[in-house]
Amino acid sequence: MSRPPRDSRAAALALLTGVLDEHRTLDQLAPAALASLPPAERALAQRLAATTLKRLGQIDALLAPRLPRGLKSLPPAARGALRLGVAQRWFADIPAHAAINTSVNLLGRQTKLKGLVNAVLRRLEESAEATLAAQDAARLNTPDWLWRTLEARFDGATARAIASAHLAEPPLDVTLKPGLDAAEWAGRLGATVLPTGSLRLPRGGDLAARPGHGEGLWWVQDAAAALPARLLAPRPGEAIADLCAAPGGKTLQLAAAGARVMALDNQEKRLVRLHENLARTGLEAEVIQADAATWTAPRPLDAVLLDAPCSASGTVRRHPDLPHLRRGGDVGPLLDIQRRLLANAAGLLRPGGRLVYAVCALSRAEGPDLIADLPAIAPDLAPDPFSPQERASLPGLLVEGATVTTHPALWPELGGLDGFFMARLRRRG
Ligand SMILES: C[S@@+](CC[C@H](N)C(=O)[O-])C[C@H]1O[C@@H](n2cnc3c(N)ncnc32)[C@H](O)[C@@H]1O
Repeated sequence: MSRPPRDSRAAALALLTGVLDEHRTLDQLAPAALASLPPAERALAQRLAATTLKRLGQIDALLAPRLPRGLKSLPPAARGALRLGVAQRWFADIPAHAAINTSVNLLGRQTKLKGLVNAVLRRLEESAEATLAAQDAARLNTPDWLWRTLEARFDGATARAIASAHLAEPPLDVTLKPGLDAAEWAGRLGATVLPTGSLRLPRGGDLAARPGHGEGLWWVQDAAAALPARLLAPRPGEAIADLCAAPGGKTLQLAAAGARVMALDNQEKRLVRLHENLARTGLEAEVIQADAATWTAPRPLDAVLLDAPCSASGTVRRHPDLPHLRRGGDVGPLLDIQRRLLANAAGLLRPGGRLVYAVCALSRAEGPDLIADLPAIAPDLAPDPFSPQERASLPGLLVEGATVTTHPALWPELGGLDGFFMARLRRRG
């Protein structure tokens, strides 16, 4: 990017073309695209880019009949301006004149392209509403690889419900430090207490200005992401390794329960965030930069949390760039590291020690299939099924034996939760 974007629409265009034409992630693009904007413009740019990416299938289907030579024949900026125009007008509640003018203006002095974008967006005024009403939004907005991933794992209705849930804004959940009264804090934060104890906050505003943030009494963590550490049931004084720890949401839970935590990650930059999170919450863990697939513990451990690197297909609501970047959904290389991490983790445990394997992924391969292959990966580990009381503490979630699955279409009346697969295992002995 040559010059920093001057306003929200230019920044949204930079984000969009960065993802779709340069195959970079929103996280990689955001610093350069957004740094020069005031907070409100920044938030609008992010909302417009996210909305366009979430609705890309519908938007392109709407535009296609208006472009005889196809969207691909246009330069990236014109393609992006058209997509942003439709997103603003039809999916972001921006009035027609503002949506069209701001999109046309993105093309600067390119008079011909401006004319084209203007004409296409104006002509859509006649037909878009009826066309959109007849579209299959869930299917159109889900790239084939993701649709196939969902259909391979869930029944057709559930796969479709998950694809629909991806279109909504993700909720904002926090985990409270143990010992705090959830109902009282829900009141102070204007939040709802979720069935598994996380609090769901209203979005918007400055998170750091909310009560309790400065004192480190809670941290942002999706309700599903809070479950793996809970399922491990950490006890005070236990020696526990959090093997893929950064930025540290689960480390904080384990440390807050009083465990002696070794928090490992192989990425130095991500460990900086982990240190910051520990400092803000006043919690302690031994932070170690290491490859968890080969690391050896100083002594046998009581428990291990393995929140393995994964395809992150359970977090599409939060990462609308992901479906457009992960072409083909090839999880092969991830399976290799997941298997190696699990095998090494098994060897760190004392006999009888516990392990929770977790991925924020919805593919069969990274979840149930991997655990079905446990005898080949880690013969010393066995599934540790949940008791009836534990099952009762996970209402509305998919609990089967020693595994729990969550996805964005569960708890529909509350707004869903991220997609996770978790398995609780125990070392024989
Ligand atoms: C899903 S994220 C972890 C999120 C974290 N547990 C939390 O709750 O905040 C996976 C992490 O695994 C780390 N990672 C990937 N391969 C690793 C390896 N071989 N050894 C250690 N950490 C690894 C990544 O750097 C990344 O931070």
